[in-house]
Amino acid sequence: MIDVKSLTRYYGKTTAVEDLSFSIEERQVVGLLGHNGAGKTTVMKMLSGFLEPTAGSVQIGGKDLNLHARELQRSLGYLPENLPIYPEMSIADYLDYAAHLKGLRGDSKRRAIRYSVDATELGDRFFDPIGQLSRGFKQRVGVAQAILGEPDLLILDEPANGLDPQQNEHMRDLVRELSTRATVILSTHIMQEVDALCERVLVLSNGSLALDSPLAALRESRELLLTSSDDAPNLVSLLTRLPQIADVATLDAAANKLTLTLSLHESAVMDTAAGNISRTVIDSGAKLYSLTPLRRNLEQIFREAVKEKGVSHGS
Ligand SMILES: Nc1ncnc2c1ncn2[C@@H]1O[C@H](COP(=O)(O)OP(=O)(O)OP(=O)(O)O)[C@@H](O)[C@H]1O
Repeated sequence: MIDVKSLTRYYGKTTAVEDLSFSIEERQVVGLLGHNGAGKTTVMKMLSGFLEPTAGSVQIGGKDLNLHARELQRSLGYLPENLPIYPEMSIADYLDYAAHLKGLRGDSKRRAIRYSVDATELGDRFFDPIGQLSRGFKQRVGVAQAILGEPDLLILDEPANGLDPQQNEHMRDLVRELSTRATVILSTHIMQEVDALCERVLVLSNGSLALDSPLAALRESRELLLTSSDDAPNLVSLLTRLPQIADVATLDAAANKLTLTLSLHESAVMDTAAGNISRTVIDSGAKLYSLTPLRRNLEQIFREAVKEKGVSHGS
């Protein structure tokens, strides 16, 4: 769907994005993460054809964005970081204008506007001037224009910006629904956003790619958390002897309950390890209370990725 090759953008002497390459398949939801100033907005502007790269290329559906900018821009939806919203215009007039720019006319324009307004729950404010709307409602107008005509590529720069928790939940539901038909790239610095929506994350650090991974793979750890009764004094040494176990650490031992963290060898298969661990606990005479894989902390993964790039940030 999208092929980005060696994308680079300078602003004078500032390198905003450098030698960025990645591909995104159809109907993936990809989160673009990074500290303030990492280059997210610059990437999104280039992906949506609103900013020319200094070097490199973007292909969408096999077509070069530079050569087919107008055509491709009509078939994608873009929520910019700062909306060029006209305060005197009503939502109705603004969406009509935005739909016109996308090449929509007549019935298909009316249908597209109705769908966008319903999806973003803007119906009650349809004829209100945009200048009178709250930040969250303005953001919804931005989303409404982005999804006009049901584009198969959505580029959303900080979609949660200015939304209250309820609006945010609604936005997440909407993105999930849209992602059944569209590829979605969204930038954010909110980890819960990534966790709730994205299948894959791209982490930018100082304009270059610090990490590109499926979220599930990032989350997957080689550790299990075991809780059992503490009536088998040799349990830790029995577990340590299992071929899949690299290390056993006692997290807590109180009130007849033992909590252990079990680290697995790189080559160990999680299911086999879990089976062997439960059998060992039961054979030892202890009671097995729970055995769960530990999920890695996304904030920590993000910090590590950025640190590995050798960047230190205060934000
Ligand atoms: N129009 C511009 N002129 C000069 N420098 C710019 C311009 N736009 C962005 N930059 C610089 O390019 C770098 C990347 O900025 P960009 O806005 O893409 O980052 P970002 O990750 O979106 O940040 P934020 O999370 O704060 O929005 C920064 O160093 C920024 O100061």
